[in-house]
Amino acid sequence: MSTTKELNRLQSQSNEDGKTLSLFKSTQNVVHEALDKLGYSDEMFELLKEPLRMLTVRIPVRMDNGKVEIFTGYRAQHNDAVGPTKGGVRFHPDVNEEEVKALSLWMSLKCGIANLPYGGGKGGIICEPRNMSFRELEGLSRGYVRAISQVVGPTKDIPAPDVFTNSQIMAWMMDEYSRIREFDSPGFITGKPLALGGSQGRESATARGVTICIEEAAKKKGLKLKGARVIIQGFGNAGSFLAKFMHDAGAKIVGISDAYGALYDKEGLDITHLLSKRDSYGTVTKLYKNTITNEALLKSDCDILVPAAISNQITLENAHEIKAKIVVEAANGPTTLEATKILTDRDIFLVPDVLASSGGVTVSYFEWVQNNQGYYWTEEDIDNKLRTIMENSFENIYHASQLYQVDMRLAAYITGVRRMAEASRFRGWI
Ligand SMILES: NC(=O)c1ccc[n+]([C@@H]2O[C@H](COP(=O)([O-])OP(=O)(O)OC[C@H]3O[C@@H](n4cnc5c(N)ncnc54)[C@H](O)[C@@H]3O)[C@@H](O)[C@H]2O)c1
Repeated sequence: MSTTKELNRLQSQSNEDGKTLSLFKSTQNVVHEALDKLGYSDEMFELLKEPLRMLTVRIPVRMDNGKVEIFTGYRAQHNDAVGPTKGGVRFHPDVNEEEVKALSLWMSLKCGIANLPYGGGKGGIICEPRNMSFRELEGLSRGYVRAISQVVGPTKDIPAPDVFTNSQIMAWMMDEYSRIREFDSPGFITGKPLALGGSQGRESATARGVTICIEEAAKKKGLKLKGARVIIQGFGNAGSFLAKFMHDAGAKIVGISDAYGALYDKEGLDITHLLSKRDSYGTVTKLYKNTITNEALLKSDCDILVPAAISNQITLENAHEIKAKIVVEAANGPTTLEATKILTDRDIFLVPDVLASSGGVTVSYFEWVQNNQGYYWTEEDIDNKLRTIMENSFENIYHASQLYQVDMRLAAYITGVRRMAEASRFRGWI
């Protein structure tokens, strides 16, 4: 099966201008293609190409030096036709309006793929949390909630952790929201500590979901997981839990990496040892001399390759040299559209990001359900429910790829956008 002609056209259009499409533009283009395949008019694309709401806020925080600093934050609500919007809040110096919008659209797709009763949302604050004290971070988190409190809530828009935000920050945000509303509101936010209504299995949910996708893709390719050679780029939250789960499943982890370099051993790495040595930022290769580069790692021999670090890693430059039979995108946007076509034409099975990393938002949904009903599930319950949803999502997308004769990425977008478009139509918006 080959990638659609339309995707080729879109990509070559961008190349004629000598520009590479931004992640947001290429996401919008694939959404457009997906809506075309489903027979929707351009009006539907006009509705879904941008968030319905985008709030910009200014947050004053008194810093430890006594001065007040004003931070800029955003909250995007992509589409609430299906239900409340849902998505993380990131604290990072590179946060910007376009990125927040793009990520809210991705969240809509992920929720659509997992068939959750949500639309996508996303938030961010421009800041450098690594240089801020605990007290300053608390002030910023509470200030953000005060600034967005009118547009969020357990049945409106439900935030969660993302880059450089964690369960402590979720706890402060939940506390601030509960004070404003004057009742305890655990369902306002997910990714909370267990003591405050967090869910079992939330921390490892993304990696669990990626593992299930790897199992399903291996079945399609007739590959046994036991003894399969796996390379994982990135050894952070997603990559490290995944390395453990793959190791437990009997796979041989032949390569891992972090921002500083990569380790490769065709006989298999000692994953238990590496996991015990990694720091909280997902760094471990600094401890070794015989490292290779991340570029070399991606082209190394393996059966399964999992980019679990940053975007734009498999491109026109290296897609011809990828040796894996299966590529599973744990990271957001690690493969360009051009590279997607090359991998698909080379019969490499690609599991796209919007499917592979949807385990996180799925367990966030379970946390919200548990908060709303006040009854809490065991880790085993969570794992079983997650497995059912991930397997169904995978099968729906595989089926769409066969039905429409398109690659797995476009099939995922078709599956992800369908319910949102239908709900918008039934509401009479289009
Ligand atoms: N953690 C989740 O729940 C989750 C959910 C959905 C998507 N994702 C995506 O998965 C990816 C990883 O997320 P995470 O939570 O594990 O992040 P993390 O910050 O915990 O870890 C990132 C890892 O990537 C490495 N890295 C950073 N820059 C690199 C570079 N230039 N080359 C190679 N490695 C580099 C870091 O050293 C670290 O090992 C991101 O794209 C994220 O958006 C994560």
